Amino acid sequence: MTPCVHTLWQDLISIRETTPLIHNITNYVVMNNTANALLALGASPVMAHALNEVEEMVNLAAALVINIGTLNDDWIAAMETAMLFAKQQKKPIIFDPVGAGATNYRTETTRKLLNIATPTVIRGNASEIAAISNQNITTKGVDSTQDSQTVVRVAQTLANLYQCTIVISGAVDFIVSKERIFQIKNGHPLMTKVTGMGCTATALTGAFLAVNSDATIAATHAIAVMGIAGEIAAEKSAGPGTLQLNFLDALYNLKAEDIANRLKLTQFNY
Ligand SMILES: Nc1ncnc2c1ncn2[C@@H]1O[C@H](COP(=O)(O)OP(=O)(O)OP(=O)(O)O)[C@@H](O)[C@H]1O
Ligand SMILES: Cc1ncsc1CCO
Ligand SMILES: [Mg+2]
Repeated sequence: MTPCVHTLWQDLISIRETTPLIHNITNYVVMNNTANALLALGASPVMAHALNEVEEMVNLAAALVINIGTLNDDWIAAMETAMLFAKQQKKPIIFDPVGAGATNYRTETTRKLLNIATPTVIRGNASEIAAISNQNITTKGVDSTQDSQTVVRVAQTLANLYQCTIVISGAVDFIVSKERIFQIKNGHPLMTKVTGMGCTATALTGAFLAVNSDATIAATHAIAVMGIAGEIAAEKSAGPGTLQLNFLDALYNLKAEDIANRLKLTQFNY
């Protein structure tokens, strides 16, 4: 399959028609934003991080979103259990290594979780993706210090190592598998002034993974929708406050012609 306006639209219709349950173990900062974004897209979010309930919730869900943004040891145990159970149940997992590279705790936790149960897709900014692969790069808190293009080769190595799809977000987004690279040039710089837009890209990827078993295509569709809704919203916004609200409205009202008119997608072959 090749991602295009048609395949993206089909997936979006599937999400809106089937409202897949997306189980999120995510951070305190973005829980509300990502739950609302999943609802606006057409999916059904649930945030559940207690060790005592994660297996039952994974069982109900169509995809699992793991985000280490505000981690602690209890949450790591719940993430580990949820990820292992999702693997066993053959449910897709999307992993967001928030702040990997900023502290050893985040970098080591990321590596540990990836080795215990490799996700279907990993999405991070360029610094986070570089940090996973032991590049000598530090992350400034949760924001990237790197350009996404410079990390594409690193992502290729990771995609091969973990047999998964890697998404590097930034001014230009790259979706990297061991066979293919897709580049998306949608989005708007104002998106960096709202917290958790990356976490939202991760959550939306969960919804696309729920309806499309080709993980690289599903991730490409999700990142395109994120960028297109972001730019539609930014054009109507005076600043980050209104962008946050307009983004939800743009997702909810997204039409096939918006995708056809705006999609800036390029495929590269190795
Ligand atoms: N300069 C930019 N121009 C256009 N779009 C951008 C730009 N920077 C980021 N984006 C878009 O914003 C979204 C979030 O990407 P970003 O790389 O900022 O994530 P992040 O650093 O993980 O964010 P967070 O940690 O706050 O969740 C993506 O959809 C990306 O395409
Ligand atoms: C700001 C922040 N700090 C930890 S998680 C998070 C949300 C954006 O990644
Ligand atoms: Mg992030």
